[in-house]
Amino acid sequence: MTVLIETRGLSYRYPRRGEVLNEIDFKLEAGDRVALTGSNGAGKTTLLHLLVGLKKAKAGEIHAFGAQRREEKEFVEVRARAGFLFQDPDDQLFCPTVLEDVAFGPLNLGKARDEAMQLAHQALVSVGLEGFEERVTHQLSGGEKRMVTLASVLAMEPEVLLLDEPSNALDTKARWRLINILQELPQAMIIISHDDDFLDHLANRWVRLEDAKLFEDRRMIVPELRAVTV
Ligand SMILES: Nc1ncnc2c1ncn2[C@@H]1O[C@H](COP(=O)(O)OP(=O)(O)OP(=O)(O)O)[C@@H](O)[C@H]1O
Repeated sequence: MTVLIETRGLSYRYPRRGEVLNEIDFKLEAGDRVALTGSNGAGKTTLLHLLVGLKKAKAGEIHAFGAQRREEKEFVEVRARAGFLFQDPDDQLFCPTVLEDVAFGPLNLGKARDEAMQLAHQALVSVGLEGFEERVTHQLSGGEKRMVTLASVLAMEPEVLLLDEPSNALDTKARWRLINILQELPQAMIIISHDDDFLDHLANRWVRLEDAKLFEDRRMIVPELRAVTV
């Protein structure tokens, strides 16, 4: 199988928090749909940020698309090939209108304006947002913003998708639409989510971060049941 992204001995610590990732070895291969799970604060977002160079590893190696990546200029290419859906859509949307936001990525990749607009339009259609082109981005609902960010990622025609809690803020219908869209996509993906049912519909592999280590398994977390006295 083609290895798309690989970490070797990847470690990361925050000044006051201490070690979040301790010598993580991980491979993302073509066809993988990885559910990345773990408790709040386990380090899931940190791991995805490291993969695309939004944070710099303290130790270890990152290989992506056939080359080791160390410097910022090497990660620019990684970010062009691995689409990142941020946990908070407001971190991803910054243009006045939806069409401009979705076309920004392709334009930034050097596409001609007409082609970028065409890609943006197709991406909006694919996430069910045809007709949203001229809407003002910051006036959209949380769920609409989420779908616009997905369109903006897809418009860049990425080879890999890194999705940080994509189903947050979606109502039942939008959540199902997202599941259907993601199921049809050919890209390898890593999906962070606390929504096990969402992951059940998408993942073919489960990994779990716990105590700064990555485990290749799925642990069912059974909530503690407590009698509530009213
Ligand atoms: N800039 C920072 N400075 C210090 N500590 C940080 C910083 N960013 C994150 N942390 C801490 O590092 C840990 C890992 O954070 P991260 O966001 O990667 O966790 P997560 O698994 O994605 O959590 P969640 O499921 O709650 O989104 C947390 O304890 C967090 O408080």
